[in-house]
Amino acid sequence: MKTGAEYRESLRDGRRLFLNGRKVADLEAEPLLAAGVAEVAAGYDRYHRPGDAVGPYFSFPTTAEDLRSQLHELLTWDMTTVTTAQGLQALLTAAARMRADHPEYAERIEAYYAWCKREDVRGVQAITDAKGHRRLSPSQQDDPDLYTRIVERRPDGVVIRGAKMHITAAATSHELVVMPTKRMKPGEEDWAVACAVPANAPGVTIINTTYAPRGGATGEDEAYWPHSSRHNMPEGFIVFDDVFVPNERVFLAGEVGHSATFAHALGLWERLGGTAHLAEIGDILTGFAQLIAEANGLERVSHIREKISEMIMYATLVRAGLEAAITNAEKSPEGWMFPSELYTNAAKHYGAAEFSRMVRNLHDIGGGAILTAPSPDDLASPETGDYVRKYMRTMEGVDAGYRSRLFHAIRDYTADTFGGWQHVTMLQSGGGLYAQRMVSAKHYDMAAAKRMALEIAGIER
Ligand SMILES: Cc1cc2nc3c(=O)[nH]c(=O)nc-3n(C[C@H](O)[C@H](O)[C@H](O)COP(=O)(O)OP(=O)(O)OC[C@H]3O[C@@H](n4cnc5c(N)ncnc54)[C@H](O)[C@@H]3O)c2cc1C
Repeated sequence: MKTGAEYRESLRDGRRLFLNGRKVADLEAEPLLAAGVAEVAAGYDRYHRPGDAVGPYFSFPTTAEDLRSQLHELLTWDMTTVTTAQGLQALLTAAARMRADHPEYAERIEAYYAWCKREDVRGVQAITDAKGHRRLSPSQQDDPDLYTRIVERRPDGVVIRGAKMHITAAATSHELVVMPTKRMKPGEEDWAVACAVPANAPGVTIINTTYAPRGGATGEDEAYWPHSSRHNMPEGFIVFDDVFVPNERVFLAGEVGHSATFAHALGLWERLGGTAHLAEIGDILTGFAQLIAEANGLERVSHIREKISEMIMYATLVRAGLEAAITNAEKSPEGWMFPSELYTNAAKHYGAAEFSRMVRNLHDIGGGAILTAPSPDDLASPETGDYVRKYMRTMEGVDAGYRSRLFHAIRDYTADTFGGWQHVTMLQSGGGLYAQRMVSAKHYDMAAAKRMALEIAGIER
């Protein structure tokens, strides 16, 4: 296993990174990216054991209890480690589903998985293509590169070209796991490509965006940004400009019948992880709402209690959906435990669709100081500190420091750069609401529902 220091060193591999139009020569020297590297390095140190030990992010659950405890643990991992675990679980799931038709791909995926484990590398799930005109298929686009594709087939591998967008943790990972974003039709063989590419492969460029705040490494007081100054990971816009991929890292190269297998497999694991995060976030939002209501003297007011009880229902139902996904997990022929597709997708959809209403409740309860509470520096200043202390306190036991910190935390978590990122991410990650509705409908027992309705109607058919 790698140590944090070895991980930091491993990123100095000549990868081609950009941020805000500038080339990034050293990730750790870039204030807006350094916190992400530090978080991943701390994760390496946390799990490091000498010898042949393997991190828990490489284990595939074999019982419902395994699945539950892995999800519990996942909430403590940095996003780079989360994408690694989910990406590899998706690859193994795809291997299981392709084995009968394409045993050679299944074997390559398993060998790759073993290599990732041995080398203790981190990897991303690079699935979302540029997509161009949304209603046109890959072969109908005016630029064929709008979906990642094979541009050359060689005896020893393939050459790929295209872009994968919004890829979480690309700059902080070693491996880019490329998968087709959707089902390809006959005639679209070149776009049916799955493979693994090192982040520093010739032809790979990663353009980064980040919600890293102005705090932390850039010098502002972290108390102002209590969550995002320590937890931020860049998103990468990855360009593959004629990148050669050797055969042993090619997992699909033209077999359109299995082009959607990867997206379906990834959707399951990503949405399960997303639901676990939403269950936790639901509790955090509810906790913030109760704390700020108490600090403002409003916790017994009926409309505030109503909003908080709505938040309690939300947090509890998302958690219940997650629990149902685990309890109804099914064993694959390999002995791996797959969560229920129906409950995973329905819970993720409910959590994502109602998320913005829960944030609205919190903002409604908290008031404008969520955005305008004076900074910790204003509180410390001999010129302004007394004013802040006098007017930001509300009652015995609720002083200005405590109340301002609550406001800063709520702003950071829901209303500033990270808050905005989280708002969109909850909707779009794992493929957006529509995708979750489609999968839920596919796995819902409609025949049973119709039978029950006919019975109530007294109709025999
Ligand atoms: C912060 C963040 C992190 C992400 N991380 C990753 C990652 O690590 N890896 C990864 O692969 N992806 C990642 N994504 C991408 C995410 O999966 C996509 O944003 C999502 O699938 C939507 O795709 P899109 O952004 O291209 O939007 P679009 O596809 O343009 O969708 C926008 C809307 O248009 C609708 N729409 C699109 N096409 C059609 C059509 N043909 N017919 C009808 N309606 C249509 C959609 O349903 C949706 O409502 C991330 C996204 C975000 C925001």
